[in-house]
Amino acid sequence: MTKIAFVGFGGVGQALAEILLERKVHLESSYGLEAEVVAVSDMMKGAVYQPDGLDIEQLLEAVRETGNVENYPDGPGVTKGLDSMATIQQSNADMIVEVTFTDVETGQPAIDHCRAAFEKGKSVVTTNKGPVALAYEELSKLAEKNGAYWGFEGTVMSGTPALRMPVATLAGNEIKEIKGILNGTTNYILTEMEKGNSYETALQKAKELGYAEADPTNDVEGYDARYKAAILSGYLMGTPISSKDIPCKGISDMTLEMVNDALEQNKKWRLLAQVKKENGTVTASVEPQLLDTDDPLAGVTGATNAILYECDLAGPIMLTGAGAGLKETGFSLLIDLIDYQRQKTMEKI
Ligand SMILES: NC(=O)C1=CN([C@@H]2O[C@H](COP(=O)(O)OP(=O)(O)OC[C@H]3O[C@@H](n4cnc5c(N)ncnc54)[C@H](OP(=O)(O)O)[C@@H]3O)[C@@H](O)[C@H]2O)C=CC1
Ligand SMILES: N[C@@H](CC=O)C(=O)O
Repeated sequence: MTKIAFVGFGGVGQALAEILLERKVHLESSYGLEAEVVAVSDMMKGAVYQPDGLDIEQLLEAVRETGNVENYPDGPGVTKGLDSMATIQQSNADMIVEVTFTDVETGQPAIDHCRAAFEKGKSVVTTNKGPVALAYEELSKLAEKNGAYWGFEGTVMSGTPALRMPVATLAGNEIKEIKGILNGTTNYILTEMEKGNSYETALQKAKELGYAEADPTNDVEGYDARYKAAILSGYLMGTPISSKDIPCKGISDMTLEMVNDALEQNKKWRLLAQVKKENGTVTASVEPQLLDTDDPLAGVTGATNAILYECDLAGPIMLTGAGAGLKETGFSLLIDLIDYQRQKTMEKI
């Protein structure tokens, strides 16, 4: 049995809870993943803990109908109001789902949440980019030392396996360059502008669809893509780069006129992140680039993302799929949970 505590319970957390509810039987019978949600702790939506397991349907009903999980029915063993640290340290959860806001300056409080979990020997799955972009080396060593699992597939390209796919299936190659559209919100805005819609309307729609960060400045100024470039550099290229050292320009000054001028020249603007290895040195950048309309990356539209790995043996390999979205990102946590279960079964953790 895997006892789960959610730290943060916004769109992505609720999406995973719904998947666990809907696929319960399949997850148990096909993957041996018996997941029980024992706790939720969210900044404004309250906290509830029941060591023997919460009823997910009633939990989702409470948060969706009243905005607060503390309206979950009282009963024997039900405790309310524990903060996120108390939930991590004092609950009987052995798996922490860390889905609080990504903070692009400090990575907090998510870094402290991961540290506290690993120090207690508890595992973490997260879609929060802060801990991976800013503290990958420290946290991965701490997790290993304490026999804990750390999954973060959804930090780059949501449920599209941009991290696990190259590690598992491109091993043996040297990856010389990684280039891609790594932010769903900005790609959605650019393609809406290509249809004649305004920047402001498109951004508003991206917020409503759950693509944008809590503070969408992080999307439109390129900071979110910069974090993802830092993750790719540290995790896939083996060279940590501080995200502050990655030159970054976003799309906030993009006008309809610029988008239309590009279309008239058979070109399209795309916000590209690039990580390159040259003579053993890894560099990264994020900026809008003008691409010919027949460039495969120009054909990527909406919140879809794409990533191109330049491999020395296998050649260029491109992966495309959702870069944002609640169900898709909920799925990225599920695949980490399934991986955790597989490793547990093989007694690796
Ligand atoms: N949405 C997407 O498509 C994707 C999101 N991500 C990442 O996944 C994470 C979750 O995203 P999403 O669910 O969309 O974001 P939301 O803004 O919907 O949810 C985040 C939740 O975390 C809560 N929270 C913030 N700080 C704390 C804290 N210190 N303790 C407890 N709870 C806290 C917020 O509380 P409240 O609002 O109640 O104040 C909110 O409910 C983010 O880090 C995001 O960058 C990654 C890939 C794709
Ligand atoms: N806000 C991000 C969500 C996923 O990381 C995006 O738009 O890509």
